[in-house]
Amino acid sequence: MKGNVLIIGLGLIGGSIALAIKKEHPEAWMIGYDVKEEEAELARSLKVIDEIAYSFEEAIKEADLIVLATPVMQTEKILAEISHLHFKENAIITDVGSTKQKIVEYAVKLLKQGVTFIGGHPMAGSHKSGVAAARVHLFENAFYILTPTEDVQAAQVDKLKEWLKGTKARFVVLSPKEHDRITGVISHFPHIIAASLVHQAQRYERENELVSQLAAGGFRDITRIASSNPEMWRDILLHNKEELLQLFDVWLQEMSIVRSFVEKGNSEQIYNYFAEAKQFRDGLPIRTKGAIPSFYDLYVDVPDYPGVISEITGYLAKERISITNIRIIETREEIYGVLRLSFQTEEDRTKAKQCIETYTTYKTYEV
Ligand SMILES: NC(=O)C1=CN([C@@H]2O[C@H](COP(=O)(O)OP(=O)(O)OC[C@H]3O[C@@H](n4cnc5c(N)ncnc54)[C@H](O)[C@@H]3O)[C@@H](O)[C@H]2O)C=CC1
Ligand SMILES: O=C(O)C(=O)Cc1ccc(O)cc1
Repeated sequence: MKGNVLIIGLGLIGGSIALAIKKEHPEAWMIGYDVKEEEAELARSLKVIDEIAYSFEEAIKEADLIVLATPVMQTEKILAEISHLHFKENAIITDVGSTKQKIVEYAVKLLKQGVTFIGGHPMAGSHKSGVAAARVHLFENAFYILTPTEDVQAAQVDKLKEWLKGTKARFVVLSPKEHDRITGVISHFPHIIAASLVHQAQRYERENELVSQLAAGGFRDITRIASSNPEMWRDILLHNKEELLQLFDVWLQEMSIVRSFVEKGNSEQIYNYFAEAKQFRDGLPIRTKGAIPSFYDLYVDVPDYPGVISEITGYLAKERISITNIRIIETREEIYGVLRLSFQTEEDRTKAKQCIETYTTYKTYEV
């Protein structure tokens, strides 16, 4: 497709969307606006955008597609600011915010003006922020939720999907309410829990500084998302207040149930609690069907000897396979250690598996 695409908010998500649009539609002219001028400069030098807009009011007039990729309270503010502007005929405005009800409510004014607004939420990302972390493959195989209201024409929804084809995401249409209820459970509330666990550890650290030294493995896994952008998460909690208040009540009840199992020392109840959770967790669809895929991980059973990591990374470099993350899960003498390699695409992981199996006798497996 040809046309002008304006991205407002050139961070992780805005940048990744821009890269995906440009890849699929090389003739599109990508214009970017960010309140932080240095972020816009970086986006241009990384070729995420073709041109910087210094005022979005001007750029809007010429845009065929406008993507709002700012924290949700800022998106709300921008929607109010642009509601009196003139748009190009048939222009589509979409957003990428993690909440949908409030945003769609704010966008009603635009619809009244005859402009198409289609709420969107690509269900993939990471705890990183900023355009430097943007990746063309970020949304591959992820769900991408769209929340068009009844007055949006189906042809406009199809046009938006065509613009976003390069994300290689799977589009799903939901109502804003359904969206906020589901993401409340699987994304927003878990963020609160992750942050609360970190606060708890920090309090215990005052008693004994070994707490953070020993906080490895499981604690780091379950709290990874607590390293996300606080502004973005503050806004999400402010927007999805009603759903979250209900979830707090349900969670407190849940905690009091588990607490009573522990208080009574009831081994059967405790066992069943974990067994039932494991069964549901193990049955969750992985990656290609999951709601929030992270990275494509490959585990390699490696012996614990000096140089083993450089040996593996050397083979991967030889085959020009890039790794996004590398971590040793466990290394003890005499026991096989497990090396976790993360890749950005399924294809890279498959290539890495073949590469390691060709050059070494180490076992690899995907979890
Ligand atoms: N980080 C993630 O994993 C995901 C985030 N989202 C949503 O995407 C949106 C953006 O998040 P990220 O890209 O992660 O954040 P980010 O922090 O990487 O980027 C946001 C960018 O917006 C800019 N910005 C802030 N206020 C602005 C304004 N008024 N006008 C213009 N630019 C402004 C910031 O300077 C920054 O460059 C948020 O609404 C978030 O809820 C959706 C899916 C995943
Ligand atoms: O880091 C992670 O795994 C995430 O949870 C990323 C994420 C953050 C916000 C969203 O609305 C969707 C995905």
